[in-house]
Amino acid sequence: MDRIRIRGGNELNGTIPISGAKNATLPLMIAALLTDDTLTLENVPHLADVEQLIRILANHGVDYAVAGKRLHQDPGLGRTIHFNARTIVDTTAPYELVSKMRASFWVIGPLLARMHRAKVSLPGGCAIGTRPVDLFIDGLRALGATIDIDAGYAVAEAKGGLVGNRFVFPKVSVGATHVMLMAASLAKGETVLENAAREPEIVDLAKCLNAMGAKISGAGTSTVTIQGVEALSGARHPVLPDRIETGTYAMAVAMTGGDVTLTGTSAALLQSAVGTLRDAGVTVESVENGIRVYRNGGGISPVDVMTDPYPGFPTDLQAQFMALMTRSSGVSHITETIFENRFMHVQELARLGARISLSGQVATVEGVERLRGAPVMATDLRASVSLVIAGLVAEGETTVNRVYHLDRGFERLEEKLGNCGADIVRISS
Ligand SMILES: CC(=O)N[C@H]1[C@@H](OP(=O)(O)OP(=O)(O)OC[C@H]2O[C@@H](n3ccc(=O)[nH]c3=O)[C@H](O)[C@@H]2O)O[C@H](CO)[C@@H](O)[C@@H]1O
Ligand SMILES: C=C(OP(=O)(O)O)C(=O)O
Repeated sequence: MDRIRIRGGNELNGTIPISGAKNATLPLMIAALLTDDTLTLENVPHLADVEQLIRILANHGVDYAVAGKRLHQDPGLGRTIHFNARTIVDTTAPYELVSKMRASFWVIGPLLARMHRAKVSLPGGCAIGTRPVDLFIDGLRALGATIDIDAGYAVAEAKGGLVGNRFVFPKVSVGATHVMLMAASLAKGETVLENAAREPEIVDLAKCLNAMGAKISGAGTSTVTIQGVEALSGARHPVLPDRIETGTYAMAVAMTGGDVTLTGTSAALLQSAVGTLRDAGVTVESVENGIRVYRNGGGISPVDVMTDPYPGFPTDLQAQFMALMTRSSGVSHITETIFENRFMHVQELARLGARISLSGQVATVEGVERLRGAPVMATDLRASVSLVIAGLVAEGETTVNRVYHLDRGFERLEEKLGNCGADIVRISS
């Protein structure tokens, strides 16, 4: 199992290219199931989650080609991948595959819409909390599907096809909004989604579906209207930049000090997180084709944050921000409202000398003068990168174990940080 070793103490200076967003790429790849034509995605990040979803989609009959090359021969940033689901060979997503990747449950939407049936294993929970799918099921039922839960599977059918309807999400759900956009695109008539998620990744999926011939308006607002069409065609679509990767490197610079330009991204994608970073004492400026982040001198100020659906502070940046707050000049409170168990990094940050106490949804972080390197263990994707951020300023050596979590969502992390002056290496074993 690979590990990452960091010797803390170096400022970050230079340029970091931002990759395509994992959380946009996954639903976009799943959208390939909606058409018998080729969907070409550009700026696809090279991530373990993408490779895993390729295997899952292959089980349904989706072919892929990486700009003419075999996948493992093309380690570059921003790959172009062609996906083709000419023939759906299987409408079942088995437990063995869905349990490896929660987002693969989302195939239920396109399979129902195109094939009028799907049998998809329930995803189950993960280290950060329970991952229920009741909203997906209620939404698809509103479009006329019958869905039974049988032996751990959602068994869904829509004889004669899905039919448009009005559906009000009782709670904002990014995944369920993705699925309803895909399903309603091939339903008969109009669907109106109320209290829809407004994340940029929703807008990106809607853009791609519209390029495929869908008729979606209002994506990015709480009310989305979809006029169903008979069939969708192929399209070519560039994946939007990863706002979580952007925010993560911005927090790394805030932590170490220095001056870094993040290219191929924009401050607008970060919304409230930009204000939070500025409050913490870092300067964030929009520049041509990116963002410049710098902290030259001056300390890190304590800031309270609460995670919220977009445009609020993202749950996917909570762990990284907590790492930053461990070195602030005071006490900060971090409230997690999306996942009930997304504090697994607290114990590991404590191993580096952080002072954090937990009470329900709230972590109270008392900034300390110094962190000290130690072996730590990654428990999930964003928790692992929070340990890297802490390791960048910890005295001595920090070894982050279980790096496979990190590889789900960060492309060439050690190279990107190493190019800016960090002393960081991957130790393969
Ligand atoms: C709103 C939000 O911040 N969503 C985050 C969530 O998206 P993801 O799509 O994984 O999760 P959802 O947005 O669906 O979940 C939001 C909330 O709704 C609940 N829920 C969801 C579906 C359902 O059927 N029933 C139900 O109760 C979840 O338990 C959670 O408390 O995790 C991703 C990975 O960390 C993040 O990128 C997303 O930003
Ligand atoms: C937890 C994440 O992903 P997933 O929802 O796929 O587990 C994430 O992107 O931070």
